Amino acid sequence: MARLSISNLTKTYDNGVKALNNISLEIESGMFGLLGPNGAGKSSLMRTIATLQTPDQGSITLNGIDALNEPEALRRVLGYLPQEFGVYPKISAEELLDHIAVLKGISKTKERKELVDYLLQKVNLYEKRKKAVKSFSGGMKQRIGIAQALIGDPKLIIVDEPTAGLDPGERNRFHNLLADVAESVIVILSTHIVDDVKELCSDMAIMNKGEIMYKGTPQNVLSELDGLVWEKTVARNTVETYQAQHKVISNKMNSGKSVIHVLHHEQPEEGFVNVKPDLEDVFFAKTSASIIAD
Ligand SMILES: Nc1ncnc2c1ncn2[C@@H]1O[C@H](COP(=O)(O)OP(=O)(O)OP(=O)(O)O)[C@@H](O)[C@H]1O
Repeated sequence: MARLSISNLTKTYDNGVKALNNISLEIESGMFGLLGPNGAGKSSLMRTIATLQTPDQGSITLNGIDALNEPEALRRVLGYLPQEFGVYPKISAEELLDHIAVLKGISKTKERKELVDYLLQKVNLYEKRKKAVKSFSGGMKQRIGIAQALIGDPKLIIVDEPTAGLDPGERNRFHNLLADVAESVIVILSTHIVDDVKELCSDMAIMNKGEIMYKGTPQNVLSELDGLVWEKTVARNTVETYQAQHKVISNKMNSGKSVIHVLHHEQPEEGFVNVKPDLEDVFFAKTSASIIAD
């Protein structure tokens, strides 16, 4: 079983932004969701784990490898799909994977060919192996991104915001691929999309402003909000009035009207019905400044 231990990680950029503020996390094999709004510090944390930047303080160990003192050793067991995976425009899927396998030190041609064929099958792109990666759809590019991250038998795979811009079918295929991979290794999925975490992750953390606001299972965090979420469908032009009077955590459109969610210990006023909390309520509750009204 793989184990990643992160303790007391801190990073302040030169411009004074404190992107990581004393982050500690223990992560085991399986799919781990790191959920947070834009600017929360997710990419900073992912890049630090991937040894692409150094923290000011703290430590990271993966199965006993000290990432800060032995970055080379960590990179050998790491697969990384960054937020922007720059693909080489003119080359085919097969050539791209072969090229990256060379870079990762797989020098025997036959071994490389077998590995590349295996990975192309695994991500369901074998039929397209001769096609230019440039011509691929967003989902196909992300699948090639995962295939390259799998080269070298990694123990830790980091995927940063992987489903942005994918259509529902592509997103579904990508989810299935990740779930398959996560059976034996740690996969960290960094995302601002609540449904990615809901559908895939057995363990999760919510990050905001450089800090971990919650770490645990989705079930546990949902039970924290049991009985506290109240819903009402209101006219769009009255939402501001509700916001002034209540702790409105979300405001979504449904058939041209606004469906608002309020956190409260009891019914805030007539017309509100108590609803089962979902992960999106948790996300808003943990990342908005005000939490629960008395
Ligand atoms: N190299 C950098 N120099 C200065 N500030 C940075 C740098 N990288 C990130 N930041 C700032 O640090 C904060 C955290 O950014 P980060 O990219 O880690 O967040 P994120 O949760 O991944 O958000 P996003 O989804 O928008 O990428 C932001 O305020 C960002 O502007």
